[in-house]
Amino acid sequence: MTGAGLAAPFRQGPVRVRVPATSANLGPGFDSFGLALALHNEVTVRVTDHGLHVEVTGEGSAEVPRDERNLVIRSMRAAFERLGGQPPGLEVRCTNRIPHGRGLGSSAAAIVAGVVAARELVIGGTGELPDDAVLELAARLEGHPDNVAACLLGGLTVAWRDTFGGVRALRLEADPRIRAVLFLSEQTAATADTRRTLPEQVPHQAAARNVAYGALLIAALTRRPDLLLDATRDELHQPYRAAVMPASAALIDRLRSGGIAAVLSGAGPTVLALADAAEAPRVAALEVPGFRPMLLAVDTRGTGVELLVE
Ligand SMILES: Nc1ncnc2c1ncn2[C@@H]1O[C@H](COP(=O)(O)OP(=O)(O)OP(=O)(O)O)[C@@H](O)[C@H]1O
Ligand SMILES: N[C@@H](CCO)C(=O)O
Repeated sequence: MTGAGLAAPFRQGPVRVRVPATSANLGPGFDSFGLALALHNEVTVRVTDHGLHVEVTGEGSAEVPRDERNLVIRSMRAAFERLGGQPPGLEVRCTNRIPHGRGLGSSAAAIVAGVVAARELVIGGTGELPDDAVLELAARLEGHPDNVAACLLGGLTVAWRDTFGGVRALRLEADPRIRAVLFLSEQTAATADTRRTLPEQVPHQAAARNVAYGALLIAALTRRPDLLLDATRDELHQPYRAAVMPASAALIDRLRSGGIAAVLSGAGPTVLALADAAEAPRVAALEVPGFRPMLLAVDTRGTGVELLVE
């Protein structure tokens, strides 16, 4: 089908996009480090003659809107706009497995899925909106680049603004021994709300210490898991967020006192423990009231796309 009167010609068959959960910050890497996790959402989209039809199953299905306010749809609209125009109609099916508002990158996954699906539905879309432009657009929609970088690229990522202000990301191979144990909080916390607890300025010495922790963390996650405990310290965001998520802060203290490299996952309130494959099942067996443990491997693929034939 070709969108009559529109600059963008659309692909006929539906596309399916698979996006991983992500844990951002990883302790010291506030707004820059991300780790993709083997827990995925799927979004299947096809262009129709008119209207918008949205189906949602799984996580968040009782709450997310089925109209233009839906984050997947808003992200698709932003990408179509960049690609020359909106299709006449859309049918969208979302299968959600990433919990919302817990610190597992659900919003980044929704945004990346929407942007990538829109790009794939436009013939020539990949040339018009290459991966670095997807990263830039997704980071703008999300407000920070760490989750969207890991969601797109998979593995361990470092995201930053380059000398000219563009968003960039580097993908690194996580040490294959590393596993993520998530202590999924029963509570939710909107990232935008907990970001308001952060101060405008931090003590210079705290920032200086964080530089060492962050550099060490890259070494720990790529080849020296024995350094994880020291490398996952943070003085930029966790101390400030502790006041609004005391149960998460107490769990982090408890795990770290036992030698386990625990941090706030993203903006919390879920807690992430980084452990090697041998130790991870023991960590995941801990019973903690208010939290559900989940043992996840690192996702190494990032966002995947399938062009379906009807
Ligand atoms: N699959 C989805 N479909 C539609 N909207 C979604 C989807 N996933 C997330 N959202 C929206 O994003 C909100 C959660 O985003 P928020 O940034 O607060 O948390 P998070 O991304 O889960 O955690 P973090 O940013 O700390 O990793 C949800 O309340 C919902 O509005
Ligand atoms: N860097 C972001 C991650 C949110 O997932 C924050 O800490 O607010």
